[in-house]
Amino acid sequence: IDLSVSWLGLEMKSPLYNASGVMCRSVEDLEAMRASSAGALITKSCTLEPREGNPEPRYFATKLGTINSMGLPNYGYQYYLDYAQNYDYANNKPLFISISGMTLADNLAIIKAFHERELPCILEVNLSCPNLPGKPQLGYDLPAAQNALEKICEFYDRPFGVKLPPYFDVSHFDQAAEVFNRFDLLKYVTCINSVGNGLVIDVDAESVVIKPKDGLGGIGGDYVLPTSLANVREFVRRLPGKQVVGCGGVKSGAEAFMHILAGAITVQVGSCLYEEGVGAFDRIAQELKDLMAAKGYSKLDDFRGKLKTL
Ligand SMILES: CC(C)(C)CCc1c(C(=O)O)[nH]c(=O)[nH]c1=O
Repeated sequence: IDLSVSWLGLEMKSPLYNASGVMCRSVEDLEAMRASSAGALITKSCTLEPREGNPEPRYFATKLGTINSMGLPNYGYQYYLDYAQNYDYANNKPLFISISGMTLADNLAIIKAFHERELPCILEVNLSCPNLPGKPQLGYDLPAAQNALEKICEFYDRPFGVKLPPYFDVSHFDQAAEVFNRFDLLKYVTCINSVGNGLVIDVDAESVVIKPKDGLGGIGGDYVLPTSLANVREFVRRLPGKQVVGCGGVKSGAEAFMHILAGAITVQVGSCLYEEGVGAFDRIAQELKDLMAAKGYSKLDDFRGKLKTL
């Protein structure tokens, strides 16, 4: 059974890696990812300056998933640029760098800094990054997203990706795809980021479970699987010549299989990785292999994008 993936001019031995934000803030985290059986690794979204992030508790897990309002805690882009400059690309799994500047100017400055060093790492722009105060996140302000992508593509001349929030209206899939299809160097989209502004309530305490935003936070885990699968399938249909990375609700071989059946090129693990640790990559990969063997598949292309409709 072959789980390898070849895309973006990269080779991955496994389609599984971390969702940005999980096990990727510090060099220790990144080295644990690099030493794991994950097929790649991606850094925590970085900003121009280091950030402490929001007051704790800012993360909470339930039986059905997670809620977080971390607030972009990261060591600043230079920390990740240093890691990317010292990374041994020839002898290691692919490295992705997530960018989430607090302003467009910050995003452009960070991307320019990476561009100047012509490193093999692939940039992923987090479109859930903050927009002007009072305006929706970039991913939900498509004219602003288009403007940002235009400014990036004025100078950035290498393949890159974007991390997308979930969309819920078919017209939004159409409108978002219309923007993304304007940019040839935008080679992939990652669907999805956490489902925004959920609220988890603790009945015993009669309280919210995280401190920021009076308890509102991004939702991940089992809660979001149908939404993530829909976003993967709908963007695969609408973005010819681009790839879609599946992210959301992956906790076993079955969900990884679903994402690939829906058309995902690779599959990210977030909530489950946070709760289980890097052993999740070995377990999920084995479960995926067992499922493929039971179905008579020997490689991912045997079933990628072949979801049947009725
Ligand atoms: C939500 C933002 C803080 C604007 C971006 C960073 C981020 C965070 C975070 O750092 O709170 N959490 C997520 O689930 N997804 C994200 O993209």
